Amino acid sequence: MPEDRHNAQDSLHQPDKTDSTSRDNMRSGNSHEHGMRGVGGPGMRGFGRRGPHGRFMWPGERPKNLGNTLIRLSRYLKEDTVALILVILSILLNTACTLIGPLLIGQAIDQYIIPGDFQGLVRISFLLLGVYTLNSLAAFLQGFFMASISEKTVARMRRDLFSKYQVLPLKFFDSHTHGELMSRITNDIDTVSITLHASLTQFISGVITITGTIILMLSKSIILTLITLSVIPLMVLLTRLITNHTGRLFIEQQKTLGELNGKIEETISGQRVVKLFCREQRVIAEFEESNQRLKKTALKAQVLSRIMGPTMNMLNNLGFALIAGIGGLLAVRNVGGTITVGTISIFLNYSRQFTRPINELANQYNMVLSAAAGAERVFQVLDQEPEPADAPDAVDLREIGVKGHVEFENVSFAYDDEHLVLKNFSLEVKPGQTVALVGETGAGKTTIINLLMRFYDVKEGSIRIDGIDIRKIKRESLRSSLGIVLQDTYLFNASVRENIRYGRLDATDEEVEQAAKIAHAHDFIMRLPQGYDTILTDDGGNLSHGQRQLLAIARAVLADPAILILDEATSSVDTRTEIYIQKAMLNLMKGRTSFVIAHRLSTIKDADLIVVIDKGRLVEKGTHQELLERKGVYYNLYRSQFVRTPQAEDKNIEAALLN
Ligand SMILES: Nc1ncnc2c1ncn2[C@@H]1O[C@H](COP(=O)(O)OP(=O)(O)OP(=O)(O)O)[C@@H](O)[C@H]1O
Repeated sequence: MPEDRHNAQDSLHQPDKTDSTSRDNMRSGNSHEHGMRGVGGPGMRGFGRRGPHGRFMWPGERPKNLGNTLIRLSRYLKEDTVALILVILSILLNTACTLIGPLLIGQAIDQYIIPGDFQGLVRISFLLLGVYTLNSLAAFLQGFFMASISEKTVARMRRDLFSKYQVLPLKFFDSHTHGELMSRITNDIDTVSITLHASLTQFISGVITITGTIILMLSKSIILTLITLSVIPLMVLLTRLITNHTGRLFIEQQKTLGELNGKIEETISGQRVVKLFCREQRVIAEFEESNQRLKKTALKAQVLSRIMGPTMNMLNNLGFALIAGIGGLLAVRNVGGTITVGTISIFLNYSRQFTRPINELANQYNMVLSAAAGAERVFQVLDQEPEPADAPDAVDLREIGVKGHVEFENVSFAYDDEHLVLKNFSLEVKPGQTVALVGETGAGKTTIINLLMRFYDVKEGSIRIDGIDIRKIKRESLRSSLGIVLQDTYLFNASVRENIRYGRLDATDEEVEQAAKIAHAHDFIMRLPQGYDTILTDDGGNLSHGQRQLLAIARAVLADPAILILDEATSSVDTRTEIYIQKAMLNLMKGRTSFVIAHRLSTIKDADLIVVIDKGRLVEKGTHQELLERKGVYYNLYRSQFVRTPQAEDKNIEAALLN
């Protein structure tokens, strides 16, 4: 990776800052980091956080392997071979008409206008009309077929990319921002589409026109051909000079635009935090700095690229003047024998036709490069390793039925192959038991769940469900046997009923309502304007935090998973809702093996087993009572998190010990 890109990426993504912002968003209720899985929805980014970003190319960067990318892109086009042949045929027809037109005009001048043959002139005029009509028809067909090819091609690319996102491991999503991955499926594919549409036909027709024109010009007059071609080297030289500069400026512009977009995305998604810390003026100042930089680069790029047109026009006119002047002189002096007024007219027309595709090809050089870079970025994702396939002898948990006996045996794990975040972790949970996972922030609680869900595979040791190593269980059956209720649920832009039904798509309306009743959500749903048919907008923005949680629980009730994972909310809700949530959770946990990332003292106290994790190690386990008596890590954690004053502390501990 070139140095400058690296730096620029760092400055855009600012991993530390983004990480803390996304963390803050989670806490402050921005839902997209914490989706819901199994019983949840596609908002899932995993139980996890972003790692370092930006292993990919920059938008606007030149493709690293242009040849390869174009070959791969052409493979996408291959599926439309028939349409492609029709495009080439219509381009051939179009070009032939374009080339014949000037010939006919030249013939009309020499054979009919100068000798005054009116009938011949009428005949040739009709022929010319026919040729130009055919020309337009061919142009239309060419556009029509090309539009169909480019739309079908990008639809295939979009489908492949979207499908790829579904099978990539979470590890991949940890290291790329949402914006980055979105931009691959939107901006990059759009660029490919636009370029395919506009440039491919122009490229093919350009090459054919240039070749055809040269052949026809040579057949008419070698001297005039050489005069016409004489301006070409100058044109190519100037074009290269200008595009080299504009190319660099456009890349700079794209980079600055990327930076600006990153800032906008970050600020909008972190709006609460910005307001909370009164950082509005600072954010505006930072934005304005990038904004001004973008303005300057964009202005330079635009001004320079606009020089191209007039310069080419000037050279074109120079060629025109040379052909008219020298051609006229040769015709009058009768040098070369065959140069007539008609021939000069043919060359004047051809010189225009000839330079047009050269200008177009030069103009599109950068466009083709940026489309190729876009395609390369898409291919980079397509080349990523998907989640490994299920083992051939993997079992389907749904077929054998899950009892819920979960064992972790000497599990060690690192996200980055280096820093172990879970060390030699062993735990046995009997069917129906409730386990409270407690520990300082960053201790590794979420990681345990990530491994149980097989979002990541253990480095060492094994995890077994009912005695079967989870690597020998079909991934889909494993995940559908586990239900997760996260702190913040992803809600779709659909009715309350449909949102609950997401837990089990074939549930009847009665089952949905029954689940809502068990989850203590029925009453508040009935108070909504259209009850179960109320449409939730903006990720359930019209509901309170507690109500969203009750819906998440209702989904889980409907999904009826054998093993439950609950991430208790840290944010407080009103006491009434809090009681409902607790009751709903208790209903949900009844008879199921449950893992709770616990934040409420009541949950912890009621758990069958409390597991205390510290820096990736299981340091203590037992019941509330046992652990308090031990006066170890749990005792201290309890004192620091749940007891506020020394008096209350003594009272609480005393009460706990007496209980
Ligand atoms: N996707 C990831 N990539 C790299 N490191 C990660 C990732 N997710 C977590 N970590 C690291 O692993 C360690 C354990 O994190 P984990 O999320 O399991 O802690 P936790 O106990 O759930 O914390 P919290 O209570 O704050 O959610 C932390 O040091 C964290 O920085």
